[in-house]
Amino acid sequence: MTPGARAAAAIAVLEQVLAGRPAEVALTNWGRANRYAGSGDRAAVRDIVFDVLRCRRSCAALGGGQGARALVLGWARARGQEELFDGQGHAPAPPSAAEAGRVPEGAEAIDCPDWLAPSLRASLGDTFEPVMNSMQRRAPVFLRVNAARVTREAAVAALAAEGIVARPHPLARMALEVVEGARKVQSSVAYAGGLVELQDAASQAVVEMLPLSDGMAVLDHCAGGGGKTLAMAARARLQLFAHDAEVRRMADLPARAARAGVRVKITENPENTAPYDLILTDVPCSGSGSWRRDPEGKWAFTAERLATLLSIQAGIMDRAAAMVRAGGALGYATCSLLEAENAAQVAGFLTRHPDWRLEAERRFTPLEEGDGFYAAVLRAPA
Ligand SMILES: C[S@@+](CC[C@H](N)C(=O)[O-])C[C@H]1O[C@@H](n2cnc3c(N)ncnc32)[C@H](O)[C@@H]1O
Repeated sequence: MTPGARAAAAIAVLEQVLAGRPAEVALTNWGRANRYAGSGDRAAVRDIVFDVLRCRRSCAALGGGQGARALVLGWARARGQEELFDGQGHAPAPPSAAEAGRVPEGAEAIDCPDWLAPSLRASLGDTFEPVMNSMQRRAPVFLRVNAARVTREAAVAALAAEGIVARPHPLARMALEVVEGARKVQSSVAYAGGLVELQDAASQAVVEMLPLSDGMAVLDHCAGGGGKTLAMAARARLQLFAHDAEVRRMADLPARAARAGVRVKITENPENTAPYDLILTDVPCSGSGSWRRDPEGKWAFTAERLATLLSIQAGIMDRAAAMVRAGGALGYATCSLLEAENAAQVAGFLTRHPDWRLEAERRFTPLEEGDGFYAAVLRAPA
């Protein structure tokens, strides 16, 4: 496919997205209906679609409309590639006078939803605009080297032998950033053999903050796919339990644990095996720290959803606190940049549980290259 034909394909996919289909579904549908497209074409179309979704407001301004064609036109203009719209072959038709577009302004220029701009600005202070700018770009691909299996240097060498170039990243001790060959990772022998896991570097750094040591009974209370469960397992020999309100989210965890060479017990009733020395609550949140990876979430998020999440988060912390042994620890984490979900949520917990104390807290933003995260470690009274 020519670059212009790929732009036209991205328009077709975005039409489905604007009609309400998740981007992943729309891309899969397009791939099935266009079998002639090779893996390079599919990857290129996917990149355009996600670039546009990350920068939807600014693309709309530049492209002069809200439709799929205007969005891709805006995307092309932002890159100085308006010539992709030349009408040759399968390329989109040249822009008309009505599609002149304009320079985006204010929150539009940094692709921030208007209603969230004041609270993000209050949360991020001087870094508000740089952080929002950084979220207009793709996230790097990070790996976590499985310390239970291999050293970071040996993992770099094993990946290099398969044409994947990765280098240590300073955010976390076992983090690698993939600088070449990212698309080969999931089919590599190093990945299949459990030497590395795909995991954001800040997500790894959150787990590094937890006071883990051999022999501890630990519960991952919101385990999801188990990214942090496995990272905890790699840090110490733990009696490790995983729980999630949606059990199906943990479906792949047993296979992932086996690949990593660690043991995790899945529990639907974590109270039955309480108390724990440490519980991690990686709570459901706005996801505002990972909008680079999930740009649809940025535009779909609402004030009503935020209010619901704040109440769920507080409820999860209170439930987990009751399962921590005397003197044990509660880890609280979000991939949110919003103060209300982060330090304010911890402050609320300490008001409800005045005998607990805050032992550590840290905020990560995409300016450090990983996703935006917040993590706190709370200590129970002895
Ligand atoms: C941020 S995700 C967890 C990501 C996971 N820890 C990881 O590192 O891959 C939050 C998870 O919390 C789960 N969840 C939502 N409400 C919950 C609740 N009340 N109790 C336990 N888990 C809940 C969701 O199903 C979701 O899988």
